[in-house]
Amino acid sequence: MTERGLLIVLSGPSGVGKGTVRKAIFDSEDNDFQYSISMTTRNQRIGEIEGEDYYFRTKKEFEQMIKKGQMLEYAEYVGNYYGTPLPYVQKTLDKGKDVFLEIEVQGALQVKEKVPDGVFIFLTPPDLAELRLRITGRGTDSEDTIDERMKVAREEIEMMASYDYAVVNDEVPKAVERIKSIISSEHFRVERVIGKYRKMLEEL
Ligand SMILES: Nc1nc2c(ncn2[C@@H]2O[C@H](COP(=O)(O)OP(=O)(O)O)[C@@H](O)[C@H]2O)c(=O)[nH]1
Ligand SMILES: Nc1ncnc2c1ncn2[C@@H]1O[C@H](COP(=O)(O)OP(=O)(O)O)[C@@H](O)[C@H]1O
Repeated sequence: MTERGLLIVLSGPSGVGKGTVRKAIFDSEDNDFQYSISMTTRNQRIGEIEGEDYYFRTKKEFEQMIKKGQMLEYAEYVGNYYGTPLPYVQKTLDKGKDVFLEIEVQGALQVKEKVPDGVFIFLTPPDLAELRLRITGRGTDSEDTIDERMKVAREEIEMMASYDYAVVNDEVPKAVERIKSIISSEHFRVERVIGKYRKMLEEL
């Protein structure tokens, strides 16, 4: 029997750079895990590809998926649903392949309840001033909205305690290397491999 794959969850406060770091990980050549494409009800942006960036669905379609129990997790973020379709994750882990999720904090906590043996990585900003700069630098938010986002970010940072690892996103390539090294060490955890040895002993 193949050993079950590892579920890797990258999360952290809005604006910390989750999307940027995730893209850099998947652009690098030496990664051996599968990205789970999320489903969302937000509008497709120019340049985004259906089934590659997201599965773009209506609110009704998304709610149908929830009803049928086909979402591993989902959250409402800035007025839209975002979630992880369960069938792909299950199928891929069963094949022995690692699955990588990049999701916001509420969703990550739901995954932690359902899959406690996943690896939960929290991406942190070097400091709050830098987080504010990244949120400001990204777009068209008003000062009030930025204050609101910073308040949410502070609450999200408090959730760090539920995670296994905290990785500082000071520079993207450094954050990428830290995440890769965490994932490779996870494969050597005794609780992941002990079953195989027990089986060998039983068969002696
Ligand atoms: N819970 C959850 N969050 C997600 C999922 N996919 C993306 N997100 C998060 O949703 C937030 C908004 O994503 P997006 O609309 O692409 O905006 P941007 O990353 O801010 O440009 C980000 O924090 C993502 O990490 C998902 O499947 N589940
Ligand atoms: N290490 C970094 N140093 C400087 N800017 C960064 C870094 N990582 C991400 N950014 C920038 O911060 C902003 C937010 O990044 P993004 O990936 O959209 O965050 P998230 O997905 O966590 O909301 C973007 O403008 C991005 O280019």
